[in-house]
Amino acid sequence: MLSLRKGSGIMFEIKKLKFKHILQIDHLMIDRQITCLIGPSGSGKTTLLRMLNRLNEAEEGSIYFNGVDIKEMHPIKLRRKIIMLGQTPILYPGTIADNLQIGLRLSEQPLADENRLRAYLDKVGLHKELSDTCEKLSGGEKQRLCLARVLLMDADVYLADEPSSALDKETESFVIDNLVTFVKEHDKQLVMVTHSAEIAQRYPHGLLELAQGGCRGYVYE
Ligand SMILES: Nc1ncnc2c1ncn2[C@@H]1O[C@H](COP(=O)(O)OP(=O)(O)OP(=O)(O)O)[C@@H](O)[C@H]1O
Repeated sequence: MLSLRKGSGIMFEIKKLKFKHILQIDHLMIDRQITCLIGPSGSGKTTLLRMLNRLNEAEEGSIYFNGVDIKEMHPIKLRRKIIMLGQTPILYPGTIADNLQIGLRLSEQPLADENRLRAYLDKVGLHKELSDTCEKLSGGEKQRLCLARVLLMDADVYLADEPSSALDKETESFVIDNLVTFVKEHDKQLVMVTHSAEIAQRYPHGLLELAQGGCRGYVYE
């Protein structure tokens, strides 16, 4: 059995999982607070991430979240606990504030006041006015705005698919450090796909590597 041990209590256990020709996992526990999912392009990292909150459904096998089979959980409720931050930033027409609040609005949570919104923009290093429109934001700024939006939503687990792909090295470092600090301070879990060797090296105890053509090999310490 493969295990990524940690200790805050949040845990995925995967048993006999199969998804098309892409993933085959006999038994895997993801129970570190910070897990970096690495591997070559096309090895199934995004697919596995999407399976953890049922954006992709397993053809065979089960994924347990804190002991409960996720198939038994209501998909909407599951996705509020286990939030996906996808590769492509999705923004809505309106201001930065509107785009921050929309996650809370859609998940029927109380809206945040302006101080809280500004604090979350600071966490992702986005120095813009709440009343600014989003149209002129750069790719990296859009990515950080979407990250701030999901952090506001207070999930248990954040599934982040290359959350720093559009950022320069310095901003990447700042954003990932803050993301990890946030996850640790609030006792949450982060499973993050990254192509950055630098980022992955920082979390050697939570390194999960998918091999090309399936999920045969893991490297972790
Ligand atoms: N729903 C699907 N049905 C069939 N094939 C799929 C499906 N989703 C993804 N694939 C294929 O599965 C393979 C793995 O895709 P995936 O996006 O999970 O890889 P990845 O490791 O995240 O890649 P990258 O690092 O390039 O983002 C790819 O060949 C992709 O085309």
